[in-house]
Amino acid sequence: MGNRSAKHLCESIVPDQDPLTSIPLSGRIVHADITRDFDIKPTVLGTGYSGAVRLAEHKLTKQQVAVKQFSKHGLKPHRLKLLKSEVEVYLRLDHPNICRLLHAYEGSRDVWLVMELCQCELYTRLCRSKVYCEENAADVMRQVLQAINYLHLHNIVHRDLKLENWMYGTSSTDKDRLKLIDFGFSEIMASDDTVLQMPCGTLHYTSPEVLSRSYSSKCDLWSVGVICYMLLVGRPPFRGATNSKIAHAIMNVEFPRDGRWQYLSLDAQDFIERLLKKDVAERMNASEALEHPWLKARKTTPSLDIGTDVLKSLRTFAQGSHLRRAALTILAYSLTSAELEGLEETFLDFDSSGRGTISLEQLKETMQSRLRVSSEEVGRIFHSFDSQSEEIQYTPFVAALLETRIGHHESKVRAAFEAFDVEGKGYITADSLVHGFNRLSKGTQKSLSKEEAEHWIREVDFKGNGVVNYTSFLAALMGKSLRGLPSTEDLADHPTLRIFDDSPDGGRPRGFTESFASTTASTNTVRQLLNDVAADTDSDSKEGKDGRDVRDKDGRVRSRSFTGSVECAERVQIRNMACEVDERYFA
Ligand SMILES: Nc1ncnc2c1ncn2[C@@H]1O[C@H](COP(=O)(O)OP(=O)(O)OP(=O)(O)O)[C@@H](O)[C@H]1O
Repeated sequence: MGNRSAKHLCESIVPDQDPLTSIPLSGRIVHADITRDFDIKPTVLGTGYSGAVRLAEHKLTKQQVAVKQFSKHGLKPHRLKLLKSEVEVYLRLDHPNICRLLHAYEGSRDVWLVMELCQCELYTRLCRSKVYCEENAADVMRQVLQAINYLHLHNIVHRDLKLENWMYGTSSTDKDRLKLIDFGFSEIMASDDTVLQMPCGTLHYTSPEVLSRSYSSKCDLWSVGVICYMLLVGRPPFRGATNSKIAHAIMNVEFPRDGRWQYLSLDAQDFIERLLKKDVAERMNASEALEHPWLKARKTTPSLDIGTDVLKSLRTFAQGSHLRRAALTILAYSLTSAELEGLEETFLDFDSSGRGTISLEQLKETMQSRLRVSSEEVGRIFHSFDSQSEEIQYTPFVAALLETRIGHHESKVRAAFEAFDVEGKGYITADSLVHGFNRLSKGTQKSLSKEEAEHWIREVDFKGNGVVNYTSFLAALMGKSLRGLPSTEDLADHPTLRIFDDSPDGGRPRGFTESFASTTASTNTVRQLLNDVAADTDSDSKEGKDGRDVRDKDGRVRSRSFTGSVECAERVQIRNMACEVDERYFA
C-alpha cells in the first residue's frame, strides 16, 4: 500500500503540453507550486466533493481568481483517474459558457486549478426567486445547451450537470452569462457511440440509463431537462424520501404534470418532455434542443454591431506579423471573461449554429452577408488563425479583436512578452523563439525553425537590430504600422539608420530607442542624435564630411561609427541606410 501511494505521488497529473493551443508558450500549464505566483486567501468560495474552492490573488497583478486544490497524496486509483480526466478535459475547453481555466499548477504534492472568479450559482439565484419566468429560463437553457453542444461535438461528456454547477460571471455585462464549472466526472469519449458504464453524477439529475450502467453523452440532456423543469416548476421532477425511491421514480415513474406545470406554454412543456424521455433514442440531442421552437422563438436577433471595427481588427490580425498573432493569442488566453467584455457576444454572433467554434463556411456567411467582404479575403482571414482543426476556437478568435484593449492589460502584455523572452534578457531574439517553442512543443504543437523565427523577428524589428524589445513588441501588438525592414540583400539599395547603445560589457549592441518611447523629451533626443549624425562631428572621420560616403575597398558604402556631442555620449552608428525610425511612433 505504502509503495502504491509513493508511486501515485510521483505520477504527473498535469500534462506537459497545452492541449488547447498550438502556441506552446501560453503559460497555462505550470509545473511549480502555486504559492510562487498567487496568495491563497482564507475565503472559501464554495465546497464540494473535492474540498474547498478558495479565493486567491496574483502576487503581481492582484487579479482575483478561484482556486481548486487537490492533494495527490494517497489517492485511490479511481480518484486519480478522475482527477487526471478533470484536468485533461478542463484544459481543452474554450467556450464563453464555460468558466475559464487560466492555469493548471502542479507541485510535488498538489495540483491547483486556477479559474476565473465567478459570482453566484444558478442554484442560489433560483433559491432567491423560487422560479424563473419562461423568458429567463429560455435564456438560461440556450446558454446551457451552447456549452453542452460544444462539449458533445468534441466528444466530451460532462456527467454531473446540475444547478450548482452553473455560475454567473462577475462583471456588469457578464452578470447574466452562465458558466459551467466542475469537470470532476467528465470524460473524453473515444467516439460518438462509446458506451459508458460508470455510475456517477448527482442522483436527482441522473438519467435512467446511467442508473442502468449503459449510457452515452445523451445522459447530459436528461440532466438539462431536470434543470429546466426545476427552473420553471420550482421543484425536482423525480422525488422520493430515500435515494432508492428517487432512483425508482427516475426509472419507472412519469414526472408530475401538476402545479406550475399546467401554466407553462405548450412549447415549454414540449421542450422538457423531449428532454426527459426515458427512451434515449427519442430524447433530443443538444443541437436539436437548440433548434426547438421554445428557444428559437426567443432567440435574440444578432447584434448589429458586427461592424467595421470588427472587420478592421480581423484584417489587421490577418495581415499582421506572426509574432503579433501568437502574442495576442497568448494574451487572450490569460484574460478572464470580465476582461473580454463584449467580445464574447461578437463571437456568439459569428457562431450562428451554436457549435462553439467558427468554420470557414460560417465565417463566409457572416462576413459576406453582414460586412460585404469577398470570399477570397474571408479565406485569408480564416487561414491566418493557423488553426489545427478546420475551425476557429473561441479564444484565438477574440484575440484578433483585442488590439484596442492592449493598453488595459499592461501587466499581462508584459507577461506575454516575457513568455517569448525565454532567457529573460529583456528582448526577444530568433534563438529565444526557437528555444521557447521547441522546448515545449511536442507532437501536434507548433515547432519553429530558425528561419521562421528570423522571419517573425524581421516582421516587427523596426530598428533593424535583430531583436525585439518591449517597446517594439507593444507597438506591434497595438497594430502600429511600423515600416518593415528590407531584407538584408536589399540593404545596400535601401539605406537605414541604426542607433546603438555603447555596449561596455562587450555584449550584443542593443537599440536604445526603447527608453525614448512616446515622450516629447524622447523625440527630441532622437532628433538630436539624428542631427549629430547628419553633422558628422567625429573628428576622426574626415572622409564622411560634406555628404561624401565612406566606402570600403570594393567601393561599397560602409558603416561609420562615431561619438555624438558631449551631451549625447551614446555611440551612434550610421549604416548606408535611410532613417527607418517611424516618426508617428515617437509623436
Ligand atoms: N470559478 C469559481 N468561482 C467562484 N466560485 C466557484 C468557482 N468554482 C467553484 N466555485 C464554488 O465552489 C463550489 C465547489 O466547486 P466544484 O463544484 O468545482 O467542486 P467539486 O468538489 O467538484 O464539487 P462537487 O461536489 O459538486 O463535485 C461550487 O459549487 C461553487 O460554489
